[in-house]
Amino acid sequence: MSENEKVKNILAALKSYPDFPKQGILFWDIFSVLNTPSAARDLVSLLESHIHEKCPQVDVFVGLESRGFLFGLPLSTSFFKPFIPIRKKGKLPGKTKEVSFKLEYGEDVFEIQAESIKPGQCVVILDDLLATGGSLKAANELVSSMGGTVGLNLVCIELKDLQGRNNITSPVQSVLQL
Ligand SMILES: O=P(O)(O)OC[C@H]1O[C@H](OP(=O)(O)OP(=O)(O)O)[C@H](O)[C@@H]1O
Ligand SMILES: Nc1ncnc2[nH]cnc12
Repeated sequence: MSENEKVKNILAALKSYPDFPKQGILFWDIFSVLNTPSAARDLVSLLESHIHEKCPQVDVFVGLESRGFLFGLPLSTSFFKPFIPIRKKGKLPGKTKEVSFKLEYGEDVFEIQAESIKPGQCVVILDDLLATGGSLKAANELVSSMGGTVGLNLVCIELKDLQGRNNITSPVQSVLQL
């Protein structure tokens, strides 16, 4: 199956909801893809191809809570590399580093466990969706503060009009551009 056919299959499964979670937001529901097995399979397969092409030297996968976890784990097992979570404040035990950020419909604080990334490691950050880029920018700050290098920010969906990739200095790749 070609990349184009896989993208079409994913798009056919993807649903959006107007005015969720706030008035004026069009919400793209990644779970509508995950509950369609062929679309979920094609999505993970395209994510894998992008990593092989753009960041084959990956040492560590970082997933952003919560929807980024859905993709971080299968990819880390497929590449046989560690999976490290970035979570919302107050969820991770032990010593952590934190950063505040704004996203399309709110604001929050991310944390990562201290020393979970070693200086010099090449990191792929996974998330379901890039909107304003606030979440990915904050994740990049955490990884950089630990001496890691973000080799790739990889998302399933990029909302092009919001130009979130302009807020991120490391490479960005998306499967679907909407
Ligand atoms: O580019 P941005 O404007 O930062 O928006 C994108 C972020 O917003 C959503 O996360 P949310 O905080 O809603 O968390 P969830 O995955 O737990 O639902 C989404 O999963 C991304 O992480
Ligand atoms: N429009 C949107 N749909 C789904 N998740 C999002 N996260 C930020 N903006 C979003």
